[in-house]
Amino acid sequence: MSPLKRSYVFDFDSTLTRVEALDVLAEITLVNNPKKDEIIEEIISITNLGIDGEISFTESLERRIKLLQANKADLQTLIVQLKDKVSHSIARNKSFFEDFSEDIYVISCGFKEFIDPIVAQYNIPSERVFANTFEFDENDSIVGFDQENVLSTHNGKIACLKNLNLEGEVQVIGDGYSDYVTKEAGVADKFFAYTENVSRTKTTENADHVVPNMDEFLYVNKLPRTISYPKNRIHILLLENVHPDAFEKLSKDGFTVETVSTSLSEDELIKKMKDVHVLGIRSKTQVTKRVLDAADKLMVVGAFCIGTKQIDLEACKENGVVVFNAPYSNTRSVVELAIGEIIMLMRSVFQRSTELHKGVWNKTAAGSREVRGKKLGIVGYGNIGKQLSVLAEALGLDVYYYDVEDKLALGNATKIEKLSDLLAISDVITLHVDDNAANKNYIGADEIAQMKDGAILVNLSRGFVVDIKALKAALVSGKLAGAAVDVYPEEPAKNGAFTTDLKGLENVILTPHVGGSTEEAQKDIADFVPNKIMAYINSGNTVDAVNFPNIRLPKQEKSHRFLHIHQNVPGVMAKINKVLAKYDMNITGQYLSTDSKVGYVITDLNKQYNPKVIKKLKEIEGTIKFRVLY
Ligand SMILES: NC(=O)C1=CN([C@@H]2O[C@H](COP(=O)(O)OP(=O)(O)OC[C@H]3O[C@@H](n4cnc5c(N)ncnc54)[C@H](O)[C@@H]3O)[C@@H](O)[C@H]2O)C=CC1
Ligand SMILES: O=C(O)CCC(=O)C(=O)O
Repeated sequence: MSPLKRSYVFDFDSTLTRVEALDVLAEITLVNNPKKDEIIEEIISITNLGIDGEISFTESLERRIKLLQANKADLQTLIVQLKDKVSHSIARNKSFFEDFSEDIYVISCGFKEFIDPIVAQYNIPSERVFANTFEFDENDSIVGFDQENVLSTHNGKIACLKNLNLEGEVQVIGDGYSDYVTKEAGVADKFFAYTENVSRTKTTENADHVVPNMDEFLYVNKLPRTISYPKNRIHILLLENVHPDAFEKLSKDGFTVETVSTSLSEDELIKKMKDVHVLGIRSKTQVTKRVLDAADKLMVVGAFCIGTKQIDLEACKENGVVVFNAPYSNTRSVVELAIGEIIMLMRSVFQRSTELHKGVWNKTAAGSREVRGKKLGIVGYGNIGKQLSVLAEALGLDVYYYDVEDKLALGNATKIEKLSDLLAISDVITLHVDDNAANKNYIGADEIAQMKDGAILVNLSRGFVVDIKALKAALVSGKLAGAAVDVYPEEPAKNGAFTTDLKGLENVILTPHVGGSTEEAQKDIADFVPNKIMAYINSGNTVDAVNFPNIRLPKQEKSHRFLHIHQNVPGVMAKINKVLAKYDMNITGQYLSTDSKVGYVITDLNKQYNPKVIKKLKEIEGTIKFRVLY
């Protein structure tokens, strides 16, 4: 059976290019005009009125040309600029325009003078470009256009397509209403609303397909393309008010991104997960086994924070879901808050401030101490603990620390072998242990009893680390002089009502888990985690994954890449290679990384392959996930 003959008819402005050419021309010709902005705004609004069919196209063209005041030389400048403004996914799929050259047409209400040279780079010859032409006066100024050309008239594209009488299925791809009407008039078989650069409701609501880029167009038509699976089909769900930069970055890379400002309950999340490929969370959302089992398509969880205790990492691994976090982005923010709180508590600033707010002047030095020369006991000498150690020392504190692991002392800090010894000597104890479940109630009544009378406790790690009842008792009895608490055993999913047993106690600073909530930290996280997500989705890299064999892959050069995640049981690798050998795959590189549970093998191939190989690879016993990257 011979393949279906098709003709592909592309619009030019805002489809093949990212811009409306006449708007760019206006920028060029009006560069020194004091009324430039006003005129450009007028031109854009006239362009849109024409595109949306609100005024006749001829009128729109006449009015714009008058305002443009352009000449032949300006067109040369325009062409140079337009060459850089080809739509990204069009440029990415240049080979389609080469391979299907015979079947591709451009029908535009723009002008051949600038369209021809741009599309010539994509193998589209002038004779398959249908567009208007300018009229020039003796000084080469543009004074009008060929009024005989059907494309200068209302519904000109319909007339043009009728005249062409193209063979086979006629597909029109464009962003404007004038493109859609070709389908309505029966001269096109299918209309694809192209929204990579602009999305117009009047166009999209009537389209056979809305295609956000050329990848999707080629995918829908099962045509060869540079990206195996269009990124717009990859759905990313970002919860918990993740910084908007993450949305920007991931959307710009072509993914479909949805944001929700709060965390979701397990049941709410389960309902959503069916179509989610990438989930972004912060510390509140619980990614349980139930959630994961309902998430067939899930490939990645991005924790936009340090802690990953809220995620069932083992279940993720068993389901082939790679987890990334941001291990350093908010470290400094936590440290600065800890320092600030230690000073505030030592000076009883919150009591003095509360009194004054109530109208009481209480100028006193009682219970107000400098931090200089005091002993700071850091529990957990990891990223945060260490940085705090350095800054605290600079403030004149004597730093001591205790860690379950052997950690190198920074500066003049002193390592203490036993927690009890650290508790006994410190004026301030600050907790920076990790979110390991074994740390539940790590600091309880016994530990507090070992602390100095009048000492201060700071917890910016995890709520479950401190027994809140024991802490309250110690604060009420005066055993402890103050506390700063940022994290709680139970925290609400969203902003609103909240209470804790510590509410109302004097010299207790309560903050709503904001240790890492600074603009700098959130911005940095919104850069770091999306980069990791994109590196995995786009090329298979798992560097810095917290639950998965880490592998840094070489750049994929003109090859297909098979990514195979499997249970790490004997024989799987051999079976994979047997299948690859059977189908005569020309392997250019193979990379394997394993841990005790999973194996991750990446195979690069340098030629077309028999699609049956994919089915066979997926069928290998022990396969967890498999995907192909072009
Ligand atoms: N309040 C907030 O907004 C934020 C809280 N955090 C929390 O801060 C904590 C520390 O973060 P990082 O320093 O980045 O982690 P890290 O993993 O670099 O350091 C944790 C350190 O604690 C040690 N440790 C674990 N259990 C211990 C124990 N029982 N006794 C003594 N040492 C113990 C570990 O050996 C490690 O050196 C984490 O729980 C994290 O989730 C992190 C960022 C923001
Ligand atoms: O800011 C957040 O969402 C959580 C901060 C935190 O606790 C972490 O990074 O582990």
